[in-house]
Amino acid sequence: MTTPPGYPADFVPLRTDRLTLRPLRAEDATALHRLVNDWEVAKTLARVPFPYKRSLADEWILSTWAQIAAGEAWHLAIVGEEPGPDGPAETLIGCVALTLDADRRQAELGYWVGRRYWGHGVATEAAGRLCRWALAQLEITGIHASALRDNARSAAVLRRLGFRPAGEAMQTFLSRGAPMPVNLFHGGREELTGDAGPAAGAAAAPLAGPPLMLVAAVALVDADGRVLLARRPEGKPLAGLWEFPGGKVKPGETPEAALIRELKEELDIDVSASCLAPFTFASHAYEKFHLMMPLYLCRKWGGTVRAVEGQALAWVRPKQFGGYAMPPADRPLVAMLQDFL
Ligand SMILES: Nc1nc2c([nH]c(=O)n2[C@@H]2O[C@H](COP(=O)(O)OP(=O)(O)OP(=O)(O)O)[C@@H](O)[C@H]2O)c(=O)[nH]1
Repeated sequence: MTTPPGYPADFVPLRTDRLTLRPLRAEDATALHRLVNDWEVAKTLARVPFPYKRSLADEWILSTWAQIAAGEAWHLAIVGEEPGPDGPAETLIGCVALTLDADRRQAELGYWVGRRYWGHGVATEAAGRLCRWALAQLEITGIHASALRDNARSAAVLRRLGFRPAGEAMQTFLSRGAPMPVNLFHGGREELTGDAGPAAGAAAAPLAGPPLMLVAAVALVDADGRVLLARRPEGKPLAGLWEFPGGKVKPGETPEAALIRELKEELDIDVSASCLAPFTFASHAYEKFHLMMPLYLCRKWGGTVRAVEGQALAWVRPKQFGGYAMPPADRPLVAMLQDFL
């Protein structure tokens, strides 16, 4: 396929066991029109008129490219494979979308699935994948969604993903030509990614409490007094949060040796133990483990910092830590660094 001008070719498709989520292509318009121009689908969608004209599909696909390029909204095709005469062929199944709110701290989730693909968990699989991607890649703290009051199937999808009810509202539905009652839903990072937050009532936990995890971390400080933060990549617990470089101390390792190893593996820099100055530590009850994390300060290293694992990195002035969402264990450390540096 030659890439037409404007197509967001640099968006790396998201994959699940059965599905691929990728920007829509001009040639998806015919299938898209067929699937959406179906009253059973259109009647659940607020922004789709019915009947749905074929030319609208072409125009809409082009508009989704501009939105991806602007970093405002990601309307993605849900595609799967079906057996065809010449072997498995790519098939459009539906669409899933995430649109940033004006303040860019929250986003709205939307999805639809062609009627013949209902009942196979497609919406849950696709929307869950897009939510996890968004929480790891965008600076958002939560996602909201709505479902028509009588659309129990969509409400069940949202509940399965971890969304919680957040009230009711009236919303205009182009397909119905009228405002309709909808149930609102909201999910924060913990609910949607299944990450354990701080354990409520950890102090009262029985003696055989969660295991202790020893993690060594470092504040690398550059000549301008900026500190390096690394973003936890998708797929890891607490994905999307910014943290101090480091990692788990392996059995038989000292915290210093663990840091020297992690800094080489993650950032390709050489640090000697004598340049790691103990600074403070975090002791934090997560639900599944208790984190004990010594934090070192380091101002001298060999080589140039680079993101070996493709993780996002940021050199941040201590005053600006507030703009970076960090794991709950790090909050006291941030305050101490701000005082010290
Ligand atoms: N490196 C690091 N880990 C932190 C910080 N704050 C914090 O709560 N943690 C937690 O400490 C644990 C570190 O585990 P990790 O997954 O980074 O360790 P690792 O690099 O050895 O990972 P791996 O097990 O995937 O190889 C995670 O649960 C992480 O959420 C921080 O500032 N830096």
